[in-house]
Parts: sequence; structure tokens; C-alpha cells
Amino acid sequence: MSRAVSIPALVALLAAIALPLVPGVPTYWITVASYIGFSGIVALGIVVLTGVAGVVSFGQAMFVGFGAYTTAILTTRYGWPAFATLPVAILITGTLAWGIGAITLRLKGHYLPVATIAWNISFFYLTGGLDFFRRFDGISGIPPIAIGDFTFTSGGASFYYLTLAIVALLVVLTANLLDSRVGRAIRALRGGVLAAESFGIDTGRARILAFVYAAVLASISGWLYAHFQRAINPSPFSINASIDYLLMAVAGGIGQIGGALLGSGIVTIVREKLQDVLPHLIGTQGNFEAIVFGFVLILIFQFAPEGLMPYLRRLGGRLSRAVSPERPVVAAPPPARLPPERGTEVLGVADLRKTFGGLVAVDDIGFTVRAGEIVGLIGPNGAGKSTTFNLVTGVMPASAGEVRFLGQPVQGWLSRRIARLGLARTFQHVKLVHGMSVIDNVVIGAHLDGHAGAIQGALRLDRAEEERLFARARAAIARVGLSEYEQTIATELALGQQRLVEIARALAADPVMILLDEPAAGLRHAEKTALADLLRDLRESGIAVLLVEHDMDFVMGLTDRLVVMNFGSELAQGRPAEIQRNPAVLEAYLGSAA
Ligand SMILES: Nc1ncnc2c1ncn2[C@@H]1O[C@H](COP(=O)(O)OP(=O)(O)OP(=O)(O)O)[C@@H](O)[C@H]1O
Repeated sequence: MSRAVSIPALVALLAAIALPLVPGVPTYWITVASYIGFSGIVALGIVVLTGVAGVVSFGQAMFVGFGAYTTAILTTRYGWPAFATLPVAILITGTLAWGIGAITLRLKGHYLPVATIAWNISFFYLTGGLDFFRRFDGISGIPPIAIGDFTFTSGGASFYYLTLAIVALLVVLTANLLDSRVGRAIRALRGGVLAAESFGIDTGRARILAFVYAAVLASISGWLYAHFQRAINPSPFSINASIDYLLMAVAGGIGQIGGALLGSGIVTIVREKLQDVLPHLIGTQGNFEAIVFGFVLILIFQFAPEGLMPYLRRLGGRLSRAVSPERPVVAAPPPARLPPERGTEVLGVADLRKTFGGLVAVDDIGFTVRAGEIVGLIGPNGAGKSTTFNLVTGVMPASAGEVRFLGQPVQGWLSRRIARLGLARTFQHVKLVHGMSVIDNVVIGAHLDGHAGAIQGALRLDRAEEERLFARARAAIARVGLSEYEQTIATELALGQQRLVEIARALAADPVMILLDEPAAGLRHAEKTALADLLRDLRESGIAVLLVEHDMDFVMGLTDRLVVMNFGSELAQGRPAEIQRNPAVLEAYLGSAA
């Protein structure tokens, strides 16, 4: 997420500030601009929730309703001043969203969006059916927002400027949040739960945080809306409105802050125009714009899945790639943890077993890896190497047996808990976060070295910690020889370099041990030599390395010991030279490969 202010954004901001000052500007324009602000706030939340965290919600209008009904009830029934109800609306929405998220976000695939639709429909009929909410008649007589004697009049410049100030504040807070440790945890979700969890990120929590943040933004929009309209009923908080909000975010560019505001502007203005024009064209009244919007949504998905923002950017001539801001280069901090003494057992596996139904994928395997040692796990396809990796890293539970890390039994632990002890890994199929720079990807590895939460991140109180984490990431990138690519989008690099980025990400965790899943796959000869040198260097520094690899030349020249698997069982263990002479291995595996 870029933090540099682009020229089009600056022009848009100045135009927004100047709008009410233009002589003779119709009040209608200012009203429409205020509406763009209200919906832009909701769309901003959708950028974080859907664009960044990848959670599709068709229920954001419900959270707008939470904010609107909270202030409507507190001001009309209990005489609260408008400003006093805002923190309450945020608190109520945040708490309810946390509860709703905790239940709903467990759902996978299309069940999750469907559940958000169900929540929204329930809210619509709840508010429309209960006297407490004044049913479909709604609540009227909502007072205007006022400070002392000054009143922010609906449709006037003062209310518009208040909205603009809130939008600007939320844009800054959102940009800060996304550029923080918590923001990276949310963005890491796009690289896959497996990768994020293996660096200590609680992905469930990151998803809920994104959900709550988007809900709170929607609630603030609802609060503004209620005091603008001065009367509310369930209609503006229906599922139709939720779809409109999603359309806004998608139309603008779902992954970008500017896209939320652009989309909100376009959809709001087009809807206003269509509501005027369509009844004349069709000859009868009705919500025909919903049909047109449905078509538009399909067209956008088909032809501009990234929304209109990228086109505008090209027009504006800036064009920032989605890279992280330049940060002051500070010296790398001392390691978060020191490796244990050379020769100490780091990983101990005993009688490890995994069955899938009737298939014994790992059959009572046992081996150790010591500090300052490179051990290779080899075997033909389907031998059970990846499954062993998954058992050791906590990706799946073992059926039986023991895994010790630094002497501590860790079987049954979640990956993120094992990661805390200093176990880092790479993946057979590279798992980097799309659209993120090399350094932003690598700094995810240092997640556990930081502590800053969402509020510290949004308020930018995390700078010292961020500098430390980035220094760690930068040192790791230098170690794998990719310093010149720090700002390049990681997934645009060649595969060999992407594998090195994964190793850098693992190194940023200051690990005691690294597990590498087929690190040489897809690498050219020179790249393999460089990789082998790097791994020897890691061994020298006392790190324990376990690697699964099919490239026998690479393995034989590099490893200290080999564990050979076949059909889930251990076939042999020993030094590479011994393994190369082992008749059982030659027959089962190397015989055909050598
Ligand atoms: N999640 C799973 N569910 C069911 N069976 C599985 C699962 N994962 C692996 N297996 C089976 O377990 C066996 C071992 O597979 P595994 O992927 O661990 O082998 P491998 O040695 O890593 O192979 P490759 O070198 O091809 O990656 C295979 O027969 C595979 O089909």
C-alpha cells in the first residue's frame, strides 16, 4: 500500500475543499458530495476487509445501521448530545462485530459471504419488526450535530467539511494501519494462512481485526448519515445498500484506499443520474438502477477486476507501484535469539506416525537435527517427506509419536506457537504475498519480534519498533544477496529469487532452525551454487537446517546427514557417502536416479 500522496489525490482533496467556496455552487452538489463521503468511509473499510484481508462481506450496511440506530436512540430518547454518542456507537459496533466475526469468520468459501447476507437480512427485519426501533416507520427527530452553539447544518458547508475532515482522518488512520505490523499481518492473509501462521501470525485474529475495523468505519458513516438525514428507517441499511458499498469498493479498486473514494464518487453520482433518467426512459417508477448496477458489477469483474484506480493512476502519471515507503536505514539490531551451542539437539523426532484413513503416510519415523548441521530428508515421490515436514511444523497433528524442539515436546502445538521457539520455514510452492515488495514480505518473518497493536499502528506510535523490524528484514535480504530488489514486488521476481526471498523471510525471524522444502527446485546451476553457499553460511552461524530436496547432486554435496524415506518408513540414515553406497537406497531410490 503506497503512502506517497499522488498528484491526482492532492487535486481531488483540493477540489473537495474548494467545492463549497465556488460561487453559485448548488446545495444539491454539496449534498451529493457529503453522500460520497458517507459511503466512501464504508468503502474504505471494505478495502481493508475485502481488498486486503480477502473477506467478502455483503453485510456492511448492517454496521452502518448499528451506528445510525445507536445515535438515533441515544439522542432522541435519552437526550444525549450527538458527539457523545459517537464513541458509544463505535464501542457497540466494535463489540458486536467482534462477536459476529468470531462466529462467521470460521466459515470458509462461499458460506462466509452468504452468512453476511443472512446477518444483514436479519438486522433489516429486526429493526423493521420491533417497536424498540419504531419498525419501518423509523426514528425521526434526530438532532443535528452541534458543538456549543455551533450547529453543523445538513446540506450546508459546515456538515460537508465535518464529513471531509472525518474522511481525511480515516484515510490517514487506514493508511497507517496497513503500513504497520498489524496491517502486514492482515495483508499476509493473502499469501495463505499456512505461511502467515508459520511466522507466528494469528490469522484468525487478523481476520477478526479487519472485520471489526471495517464495521467500525461503517458505523461512523452511519452516525454521520443519521445526523445528516435527521430521521432513519431500515431501508438504507438493507442488503441492497451492502451490495452498493461493495460495488463502490470494487469499481474504484478494491485493494486501494483511493479506490474506495473514487468508487464511492462514481457510484453515487451515476446512481443520482440514473434515478432521474431511467424512469423517463422506461416510463414507470422503480429501482431500475439496481439492475444497471448489477450489469456494471459483472462488467467490472470481467474487464477491470482491479477497478478503475489503476487506469486513473496511469492517467495521473504517477505512479506508484505498491511498494513500502522508504525508511531510514538503521543498523541491524542484535539477534532476537542466539543459536544454541553447536551440536546441541534442536529437533528430535521419535516414532512419528501419520495415517490418512488406511494409508500410513509416515510410519514411525525418528531422527534428530543438531545446531550447526544440515540434514536432508529424501525419498521418492509420495514417500512422506512433506507430511513429515507438516507434522514437525505443526501444520497437521501427528497420529502418534513425539516431536521435540530444543528439548520441549511440541506435538499438538499450532504452527504459530512452534514458530515462537525459533523454527522458520520455506514452502515447496512459494508462498509470498502478491503485490507486496520484497522487504514488506520479508519483514513478516520478523512479526514475532514486534508487539505493536492496531491502535499504536494507526496512530503511528510504533515507529521505533518498525525501524527495528525493518532493519532485521534488510539484514536478512542482504544475507541472501537481494538488497537491490528490496523495493521490487516479490512475486515479479524469477522463481529462484522468490525462493531466496522466502529464505530471507525465514531468516528475519532469527531462527534456531530452518526447514526448507525443495529450495533448489526451479533454480539454475549458478543459483543452486549460491544457495548452497548460503546454507553453508547458515550452518557456520550455528543454525540447524533440515531440507527436503529431490536434486541429488545438490543434496549430496551439501548435507551432513541424510534421512531416506520410502512408503512412509525410514529406509536409511547416514552420511551422504554412506547413503550413496547403501544397497536398499540404491534399489529403492538412487538406483533409478543416480
Ligand atoms: N492431506 C492428505 N490427505 C490424504 N493423504 C495424504 C495427505 N497428504 C499426503 N497424503 C498422502 O501421503 C503420502 C505421502 O505424501 P507426501 O506428500 O508426504 O510425500 P512426499 O514424499 O512429500 O512426496 P513429493 O516428493 O511428491 O512431495 C502420499 O501417498 C499422499 O498421497
